[in-house]
Amino acid sequence: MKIAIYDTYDDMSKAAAELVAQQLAEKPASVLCFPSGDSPTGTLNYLVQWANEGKIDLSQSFFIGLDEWVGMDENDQGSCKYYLKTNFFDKLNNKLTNITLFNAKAADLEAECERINKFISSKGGLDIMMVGIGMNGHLGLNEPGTPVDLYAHLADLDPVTIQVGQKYFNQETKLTGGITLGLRHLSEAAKAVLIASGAKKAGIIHESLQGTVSTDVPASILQKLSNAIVLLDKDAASELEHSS
Ligand SMILES: N[C@@H]1[C@@H](O)[C@H](O)[C@@H](COP(=O)(O)O)O[C@@H]1O
Repeated sequence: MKIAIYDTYDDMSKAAAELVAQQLAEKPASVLCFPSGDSPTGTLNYLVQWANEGKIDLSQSFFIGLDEWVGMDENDQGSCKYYLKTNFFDKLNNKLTNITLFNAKAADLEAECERINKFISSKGGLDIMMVGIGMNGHLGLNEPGTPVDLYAHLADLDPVTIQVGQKYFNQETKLTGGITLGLRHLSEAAKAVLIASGAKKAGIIHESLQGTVSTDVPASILQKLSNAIVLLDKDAASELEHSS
């Protein structure tokens, strides 16, 4: 695991976007996974800007969604699909064709997990799997207690995830479950990239990156991964020992 610390959220976002740009330069038909949430907005803004300026070419790449709230689609403004559509796909001048997102309204959600698993393996695996971190250390919707050897799977939501996740929805919306890529995807990706910013993430970043490696804190798996690159702003890194 490598850790890089940046002064600001913008610097961190630019560095994450540069990793993607470098990947695209090396392999135009890369398989890329992006999270939703607040963390990746800056990174996606850079990618949109560079693509629209013609500095990067996204046209041959494959885009995979990290996770989704069960029962939600792009009509739900808090959904991961809505986020990726409005913050990324819709902003690109040249529209992408290779987008594969979870259908969290599928009648058979287990089959939906298999569909995504097969798609990723048919492409030879993920080149970059980018994730944010939840306040309970979840990655995607790999909740505390999730085995590390799972590919895409359904998730029972942790109480912390339900409470924090409500920020994306109105109060009447009930979050009932998740569908997510697994930690095995993360360990098998060519690059597993975690982005985290802000002082509120400092505690869980410290626990994840310098605490005991345990399924109780899903992000602690990153400590064991030689493919892991952690990009933090200095606020999120503020509780790390020996951080500068
Ligand atoms: N399911 C999403 C994750 O994909 C996201 O990475 C994480 C952090 O969100 P944020 O970036 O808003 O802090 O929590 C959410 O629950």
